[in-house]
Amino acid sequence: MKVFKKLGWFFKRERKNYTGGIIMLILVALMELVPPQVIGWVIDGIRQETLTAEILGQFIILLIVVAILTYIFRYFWRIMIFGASYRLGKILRASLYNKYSQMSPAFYQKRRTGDLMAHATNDIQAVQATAGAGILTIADSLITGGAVLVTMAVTISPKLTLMAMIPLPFMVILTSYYGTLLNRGFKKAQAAFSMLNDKTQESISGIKVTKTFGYESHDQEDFRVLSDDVVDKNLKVSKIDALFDPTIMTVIGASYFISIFFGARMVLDDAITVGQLVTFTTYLGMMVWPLLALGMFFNLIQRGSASYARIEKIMETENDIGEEYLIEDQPEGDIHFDIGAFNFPGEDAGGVRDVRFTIERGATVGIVGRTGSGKSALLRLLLREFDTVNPEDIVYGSHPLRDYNISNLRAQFGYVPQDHFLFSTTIRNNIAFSNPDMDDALIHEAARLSQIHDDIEAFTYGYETVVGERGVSLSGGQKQRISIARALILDPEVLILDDSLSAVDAETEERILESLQSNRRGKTNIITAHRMSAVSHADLIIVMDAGTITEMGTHETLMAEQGWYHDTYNAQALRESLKSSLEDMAEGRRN
Ligand SMILES: Nc1ncnc2c1ncn2[C@@H]1O[C@H](COP(=O)(O)OP(=O)(O)OP(=O)(O)O)[C@@H](O)[C@H]1O
Repeated sequence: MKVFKKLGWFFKRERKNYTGGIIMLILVALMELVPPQVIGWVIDGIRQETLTAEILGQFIILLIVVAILTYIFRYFWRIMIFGASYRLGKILRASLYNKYSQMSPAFYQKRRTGDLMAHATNDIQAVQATAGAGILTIADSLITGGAVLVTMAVTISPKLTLMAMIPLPFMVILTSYYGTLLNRGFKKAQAAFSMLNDKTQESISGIKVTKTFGYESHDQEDFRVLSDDVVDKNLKVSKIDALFDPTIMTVIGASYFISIFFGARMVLDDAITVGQLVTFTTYLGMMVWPLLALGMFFNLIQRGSASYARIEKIMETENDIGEEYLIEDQPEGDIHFDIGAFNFPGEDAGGVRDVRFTIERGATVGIVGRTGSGKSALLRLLLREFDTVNPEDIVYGSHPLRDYNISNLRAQFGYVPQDHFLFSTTIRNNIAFSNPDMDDALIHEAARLSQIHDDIEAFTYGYETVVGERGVSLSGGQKQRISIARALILDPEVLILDDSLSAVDAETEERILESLQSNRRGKTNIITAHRMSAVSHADLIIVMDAGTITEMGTHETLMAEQGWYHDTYNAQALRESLKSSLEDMAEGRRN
């Protein structure tokens, strides 16, 4: 029942529809009371020889009118009550989706995609059913059941009605016990479904890896185990579910037995007529649905409340990144890092230590270092994917990052993440992601700057080529350059390339860097890389190791220091020159 209280806001909002729907249900219940009465009157009419053709004709017309009215009222309650419940589904889906899109990466790190998808599908469906079929079943069981009971008591015999109802309390006790079991079982079944959902999503995304490693049979086995678990848990739910109907039917059977046993004696004692006993038992037959509906109602609200609790848990999760801000201004100026220590949420070690440097406005800053040294961590802190403990740790212009409206802050950045992602749409739409109405000339210009224009033109459908899961497969370097074009088109105040040149050859890298230099004058660029050549022209180079800065300076000063940068730069330059000599030799041999 708690779930109804929690959905109070929605019932209030849809007051008119629910009131209208319930009035329609009351009218249907009243209409349904007429036929048994007519049957009783006809039987008594025959027995007392008072039934004429004219009276019978009137009864038939009455039954036809009742049937037509019932049809109309049924049609309207469905539209009103089920229509409202679909709107609840829509509202819940929208707020859940909004919540998902507001949450920080830390939220997604802790949760499985399949689980989040299950909330948006199965759980919402279960809550929607509570507001639709749940309301119908409780209203119907109370209205029809109540109306039938009152009619039985008033028009036939209160004593017989009371006796017929003796078995009812057993049913109430048993069904509420089943309800508790059902809630527990349903929660487990939903959790198992989430796991299966997650497995399916991951297997499909990782199908290439699975096939390359010949892991299909293991994968199928993993899937089978999870699928069996879902079946198992749902079977348990069904077993509890299956107890409702027999219990109700047993109770109804007992009521029938009592009614016929005592009713027949009352007929013999002339307390009621045979027609009245037939009407009474027909009414009793009409109690089957309200009682079944009561059972279904318990079932539905248990499912609904289990699902609502799962949705609520997500909705109540606080975003790690605070949304409050102090100033509405666009951030601009130098960016100062003064981080004493930062750990990723839930981690005691790793993260970043003693990172202090300034990125001057308009400068190009390169961040290099071994893999896992904390390069991306710095960028993610700058983008406020995570927050440092101390707000003053990163200051943009004259205010800490956290003082700015997060949308204003992020609007300053053009970010090309390490794990570039293309949407399942055309190349054009991928590049013009920030503004789909963007002029084609601008899109082509951004593609030229990121050295991908010629590749795109070579495709049969050019910029209209569909990429992503449903489209053509692009090379890693092509995807990277499309991602760069997507960021460049914004002409951002700060361009962030997180290892975004790793999949292009040295020559293409050189051309991209040159076009950045000439086209982004006065704008800031932050480039993380494994190839020193990608940062050697930078105004400031930061070398990271184990989460801290080990070297800092320009190419010249770092070369003079003869540290990690110097060694890596020389080793890479040697490798590169050897590679081009070998290529030249191979070319010479071919000619
Ligand atoms: N969300 C996270 N939660 C916990 N630890 C993390 C998280 N992200 C990164 N780390 C850890 O922080 C450290 C630095 O990671 P980071 O991604 O910044 O390295 P990187 O220098 O960019 O590496 P690469 O060159 O391989 O991209 C690593 O040890 C990594 O495992």
